[in-house]
Amino acid sequence: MRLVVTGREGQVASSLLEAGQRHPGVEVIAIGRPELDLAKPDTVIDTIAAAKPDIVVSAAAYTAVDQAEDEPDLAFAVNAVGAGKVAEAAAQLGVPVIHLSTDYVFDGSASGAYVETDATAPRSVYGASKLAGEQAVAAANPRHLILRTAWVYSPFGKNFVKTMLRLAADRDEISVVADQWGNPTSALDIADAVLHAAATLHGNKSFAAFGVYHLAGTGEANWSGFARHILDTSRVSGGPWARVRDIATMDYPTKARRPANSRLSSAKFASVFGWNAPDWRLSTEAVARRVLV
Ligand SMILES: NC(=O)C1=CN([C@@H]2O[C@H](COP(=O)(O)OP(=O)(O)OC[C@H]3O[C@@H](n4cnc5c(N)ncnc54)[C@H](O)[C@@H]3O)[C@@H](O)[C@H]2O)C=CC1
Repeated sequence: MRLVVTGREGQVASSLLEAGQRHPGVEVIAIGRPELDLAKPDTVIDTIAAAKPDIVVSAAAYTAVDQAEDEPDLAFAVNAVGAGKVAEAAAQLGVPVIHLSTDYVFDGSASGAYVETDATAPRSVYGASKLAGEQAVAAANPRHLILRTAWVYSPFGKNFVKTMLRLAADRDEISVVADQWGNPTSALDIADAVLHAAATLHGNKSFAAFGVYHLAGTGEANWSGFARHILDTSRVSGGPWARVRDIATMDYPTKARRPANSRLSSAKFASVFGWNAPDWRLSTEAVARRVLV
């Protein structure tokens, strides 16, 4: 099975490249700029066709959530038009697309965990551009899995785990928002789940349960609880530690508005694909230890 993933150095693409090496019979090819530039739709179809995928994984995106407020045209070009082109390329080749989306398609006003049929209402340009991407992907290729994930961290790229460990090396105390709730999700786990779903699609040509799925770490957290767990893991591993002070979102203004509750229920993914994410604490410990080495 040959998986072609967009976004060569992204957290999910890097994790898939690593996971592919552990699975005999699976080949993961990552493609990215300049050969494939989602902001230049002309570069997408031929580059994906040349990589000869059995399944396309659409993981590249404009992910700078705050900067997107100032660059809505670029965010939509990449996350909506570009994502649609990737799905179209897969459709032309007669193969499925697994597209990554986000919890930020929700406004955060729900009291419980969001399920796939809940109404979307993004609060940010990034969230709106990703929602438009979901619609473009679904329109371009009926054989799609849209996997909405959340709060992604890994040993690769930029993410919250690395930021906390870096700050703790210089400070005694870090202020972190305590009133936004979600599911921290390791890109290593996303890669495992994507490989699992891809094998199901590849092995069962009559698979029919295409559509939207939520896929996030098991268990919930707020950002300050997530930070404490990262730093406590660091301390017992001999790494830096700092006190975490709870603050409110209003005390940490950002350009983009974020949902207060973006918890996702991953029950549909578990029941269709028979795959459950580990508890977020265990996955966080594994990634924090790797970052510290
Ligand atoms: N990072 C997070 O916390 C979350 C991410 N997601 C989604 O998961 C997916 C994967 O995210 P990550 O791996 O964390 O992202 P990342 O930011 O680590 O990687 C994104 C990749 O896309 C590439 N890219 C950006 N613009 C491009 C363009 N015009 N053409 C080609 N490539 C381009 C970047 O170079 C980078 O390699 C994305 O679709 C993202 O929207 C969803 C929820 C949360």
